[in-house]
Amino acid sequence: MANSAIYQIRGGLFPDEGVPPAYWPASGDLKVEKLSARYSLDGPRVLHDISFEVRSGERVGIVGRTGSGKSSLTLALLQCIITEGKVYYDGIPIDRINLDALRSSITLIPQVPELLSGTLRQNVDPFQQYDDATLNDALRSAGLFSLQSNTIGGRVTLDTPIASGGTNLSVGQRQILALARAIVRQSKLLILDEATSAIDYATDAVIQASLRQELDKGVTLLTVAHRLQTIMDADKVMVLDAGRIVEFGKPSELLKDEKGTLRALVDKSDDKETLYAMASHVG
Ligand SMILES: Nc1ncnc2c1ncn2[C@@H]1O[C@H](COP(=O)(O)OP(=O)(O)OP(=O)(O)O)[C@@H](O)[C@H]1O
Repeated sequence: MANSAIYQIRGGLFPDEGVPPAYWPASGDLKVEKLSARYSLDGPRVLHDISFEVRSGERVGIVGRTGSGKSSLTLALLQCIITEGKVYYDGIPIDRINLDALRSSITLIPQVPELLSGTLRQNVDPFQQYDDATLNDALRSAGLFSLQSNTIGGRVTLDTPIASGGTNLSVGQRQILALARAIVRQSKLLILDEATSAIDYATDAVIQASLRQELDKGVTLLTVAHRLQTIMDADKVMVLDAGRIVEFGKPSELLKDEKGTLRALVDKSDDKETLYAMASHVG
């Protein structure tokens, strides 16, 4: 990869210990090699030799039954649990990057993002690093201003108060705020844990449109999916089982395998026809 070459030329050292160069990450390329993970030193492995590659701008859906390792994989990518193996983000091995820098350059959007009590501004820019124009642009790109915001009341601005935990916002609005945070920080890797609680159609449409815009800018999106509809039109789907990748590829290709796991999941779904149609529309 081009960037790895640059680091090798420079002797493989960052100017400051673990602090990546300002231009990193320039792409959302992700390469994972033999990643294993456990929650404690004497605990069992919950991920086993996971290897895969995702190109900048790709959208990957992660599916698997409960306990298959979906959340553990996202935590491993953020180095929140004990890992072995290698993960390269934009060409740099993430174990060479200090944790603050790593975690501020990958955005995890949880199912129900927790917000701080304070203002919208404090939630999107907790360390007061950005000017109003940047923050407003991010909120606009994320789609917050396009939503009628009955829950918040009145016109939404950076000074709009947020109740403790974000309880005056819907789950969808909270995810949109988390997305705005990702846009402000220029994260090139977004991990979305799909909200399982109902998000209304308008809010979901805003989230999907904002995500598409980010993908067009080269952001890589990993979606932990709880509904197959969310990811059947993804570029690739990863199926996890007992901490291992059992399938990884284009949904339409995976569906051709009569004994395949994704196919079995789709075949027993009530929306089988819709799901096949979605998969067949991916280029
Ligand atoms: N905090 C934890 N400490 C120890 N083991 C854990 C912890 N969280 C999860 N595990 C174990 O890791 C394995 C993978 O669980 P994980 O939560 O990653 O699965 P998942 O696919 O995200 O499940 P779900 O769909 O229910 O969220 C399971 O065996 C689980 O028991």
